[in-house]
Formats: sequence, structure tokens, C-alpha cells
Amino acid sequence: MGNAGEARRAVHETGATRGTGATRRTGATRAGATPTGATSAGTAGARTIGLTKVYGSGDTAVRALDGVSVELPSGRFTAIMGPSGAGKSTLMHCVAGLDSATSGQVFVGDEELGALSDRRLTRLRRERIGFVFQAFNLIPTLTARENIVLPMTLAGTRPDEEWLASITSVLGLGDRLRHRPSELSGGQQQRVALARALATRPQIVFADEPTGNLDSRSGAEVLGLLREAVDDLRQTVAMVTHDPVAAAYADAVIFLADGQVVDIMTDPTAARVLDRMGELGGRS
Ligand SMILES: Nc1ncnc2c1ncn2[C@@H]1O[C@H](COP(=O)(O)OP(=O)(O)OP(=O)(O)O)[C@@H](O)[C@H]1O
Repeated sequence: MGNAGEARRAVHETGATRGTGATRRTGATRAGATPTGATSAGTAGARTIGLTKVYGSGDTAVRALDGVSVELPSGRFTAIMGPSGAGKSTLMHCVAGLDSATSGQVFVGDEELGALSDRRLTRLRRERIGFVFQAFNLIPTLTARENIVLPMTLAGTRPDEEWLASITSVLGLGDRLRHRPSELSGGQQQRVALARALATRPQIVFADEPTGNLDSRSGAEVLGLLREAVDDLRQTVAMVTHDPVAAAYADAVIFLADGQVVDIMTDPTAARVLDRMGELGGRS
């Protein structure tokens, strides 16, 4: 990476000012936003230092991530993009504690994942990380509400009803809570998945191609809601996507290529993201 890239990365790592891109649903400024995020002063939602992930060994070893140092700032929406095979999913899986680093460090808040026992890592994943997947991953036999509170049911904790009411209202799910997934549209199912991800007030929500199974209208709605979760609920969101329009909802885009961070774009627009992806080449 050249000096310009380093400069952009530095801007991101110290927290750039959030812009008001045309795609944003709200131009609201988050009260109390600080360079490193408002939710816990001086703490990133998550960050990596020299994160390297090698799959396999010997001749067949694949260096999926090669010394990635990056921050997902608290209370911000960060998109992760790059050509196919660049390491996007690997980065997300390592930061979410679903996969372990070969070397380097991963922090969620102040916790270094490599220092945690399996039990504490499982607990951190359950309590401090939310997931939204392309395939919704809802349990078909449970109602929307039961799906939303499932992480807490599994953990044996009680949901915060006030919080639940506020997120289901923000997500427009108030009158759908007794429905099963098969009785909901794709967009509604993804909103249930988003409510489930937000229900535990996680430190960070990871969204993996969250609009991949949705038509463009439902996709825009879900992206707008992720944006609102950041603006209104102060949630930290990281999203892997191939779609420049989706990336434009984020505050910043981290571009990966061949397992390395090659650029960080703040206040992205779909056109600028598309240009940058074109320059990176490869199949997106
Ligand atoms: N479990 C695994 N075993 C071996 N190699 C793997 C494994 N998972 C990923 N890889 C390799 O690591 C590299 C990065 O993969 P990764 O899935 O992170 O890329 P990606 O950017 O998410 O790609 P895509 O956009 O196609 O989903 C690729 O070369 C991939 O083949």
C-alpha cells in the first residue's frame, strides 16, 4: 500500500467524520461521537493487529489473511469488500471468534480472543456478537418473537422487554411477532434476523451479504435498518458485501485483496466503490 493508502487507513483507525451520503436514510449526527466511538470511550468495536490466517500446510497452504491490522470503530458501520478469495469471510470469521488466528491478535472491545478459553469465547460470541446471514437462519418452527429471543433462551437469561419493544418497533415487526418465518416475506425474515442480532445489545453485529437473498426493495430496507441501528441505537456494524450500493450505506469501506488491506474509503458512494473494485480486478 502506498502513502495515500496508509493515510486513509490512519484516518479510519482514528475514526473519520461520518458523512451524509445520498443513500443515507437519516442525516442524523450521532450525539457524542468521538474518534474511537461513543459507546465506550477509547474502545474499538473490534480490531485486529497483524492478523494472519493460514489454512492447511506445506505446498497446499493458503494465506487467507496476511498481517491485517484494522479497526471496526464503535458505533460505526463498516463494509468489507474485495475480489472473490480476498479474505473477507475469513476476516469476519476470525473477528467474530468463529475461526482462530494463525498469528496476530483480535480484540472485541477490550477482550483479546486468543487469550480466552473455549468456554469464554463461546460466551463472548453469544453475548457480545450478533450475526445476520444471507440465508436468514431462522428456526422455522419458532415464531418471530421466539426466534428473536432464542440467544437469551439458550443462555437462560431474560430478555429486556423494553429494549425488545424498541427494536421490534424500529424494525417494524410489532404486528409480526406471532408469525412463523414461512408466514413472513424475505425482507421481514431478515428484519427478524436483525432483531435477533440486536436483542442482546452486542458489541458488534456482523452481517454477511445480508441482502444477497432479497429483492432490491427489501434489500434497501434492510440496509436502511442497519444504518438506523448505527445512527439511532449506536450499534457497531460490520458487513461483508459484493454490492457497491450496499457498501455505500456504510461509513467506511475496507478493501481487501490477497489477504491484505489495500485501501480504506470513508464516506463511500456506490460509484467510487465500483471504481475502486474495478481497479482491484478479479471476480467480485
Ligand atoms: N477452510 C478453508 N480451507 C482452506 N482454504 C480456505 C478455507 N477457507 C477459505 N480458504 C481460502 O482462503 C482464501 C480466502 O477465502 P475467503 O472465503 O475468506 O475469501 P472471500 O473474500 O470471502 O471470498 P468470496 O467473496 O468468494 O466469498 C481463499 O483462497 C479460500 O480458498
